[in-house]
Amino acid sequence: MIDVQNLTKYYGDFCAVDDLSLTIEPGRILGLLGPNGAGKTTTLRMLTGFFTPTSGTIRINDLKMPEDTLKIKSMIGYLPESAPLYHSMLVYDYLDYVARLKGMDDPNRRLSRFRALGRLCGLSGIMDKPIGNLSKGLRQRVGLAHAMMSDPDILILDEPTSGLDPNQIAEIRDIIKGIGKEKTIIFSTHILSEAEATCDRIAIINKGKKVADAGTEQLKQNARHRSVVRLTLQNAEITAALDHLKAFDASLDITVTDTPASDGISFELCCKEDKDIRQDLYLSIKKTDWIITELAGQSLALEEIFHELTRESA
Ligand SMILES: Nc1ncnc2c1ncn2[C@@H]1O[C@H](COP(=O)(O)OP(=O)(O)OP(=O)(O)O)[C@@H](O)[C@H]1O
Repeated sequence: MIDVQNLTKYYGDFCAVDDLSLTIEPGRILGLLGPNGAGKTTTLRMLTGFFTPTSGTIRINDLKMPEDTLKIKSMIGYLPESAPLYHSMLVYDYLDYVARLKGMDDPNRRLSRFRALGRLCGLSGIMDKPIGNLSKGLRQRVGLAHAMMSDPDILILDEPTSGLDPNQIAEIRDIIKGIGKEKTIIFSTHILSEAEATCDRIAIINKGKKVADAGTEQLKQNARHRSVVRLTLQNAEITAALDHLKAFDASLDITVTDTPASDGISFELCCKEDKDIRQDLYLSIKKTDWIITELAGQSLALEEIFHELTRESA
């Protein structure tokens, strides 16, 4: 179990990660989802022991940072966003070099590990190719094999599909899912569909703060419950109508949408809670002399929830 509590990181006086808490069950794939600059890389670097947090605790099973940082590092495989690979080396030579650096002195042990990694990361047929001649997707597989060399319990991947084409993304996603059957994986992405397709759980961060954290299915369910109501009024004056709606429910997110003048004024009302406001809204407008020409509910997609939680002003 990975248990992160109140993790905070300042660069000078800029807070990049702000009081972040997360728990990750063994054998799960967690997606750390957020827009550029949200603090994903900083969080992953603290989890891997490369950055020291300004405050907060990181525990893995019964080990704790910073006391057990070396032991924790040995349990983690890390693939940074720009994996440093030696482009002039053959894939086999590179993996051999990495294995020796990790203390795998027995050639038979190395060979059996390369066979296993070849199957796991789809390297068959490229072992004798120079890394520099490989496509970005294949290079990323070599990076994954590097991260998995010592068969770590935990794999941390920073934007593993960044810059890949859709076919390569699907291939890397399948490899990650395969590894995830046995290992705990945390990977960062700024692409919602990526997290949705691969992860058991998604934590969304924005400006260093966690803004959502739930099972992928639960998150989709929550999205369906967050409703938007479309309301069109005739005979109403815009300021009076806005005042009325704010008085009806101050927590509503109200947007005036484009409507042909003859059709009246249209609003999109986003409810922050899981409730259907249409009946109460109808009863409240009934007391006025406005005419309701449209009062329709629609569910938000997960995509819209993500944009709402991570938009500039959030
Ligand atoms: N060494 C540093 N010194 C100062 N500020 C930094 C440093 N590293 C990152 N930052 C800032 O901290 C914030 C979080 O950066 P981080 O790289 O963790 O975000 P991210 O979510 O991984 O973004 P991206 O998807 O663009 O890689 C950003 O505003 C970034 O500019």
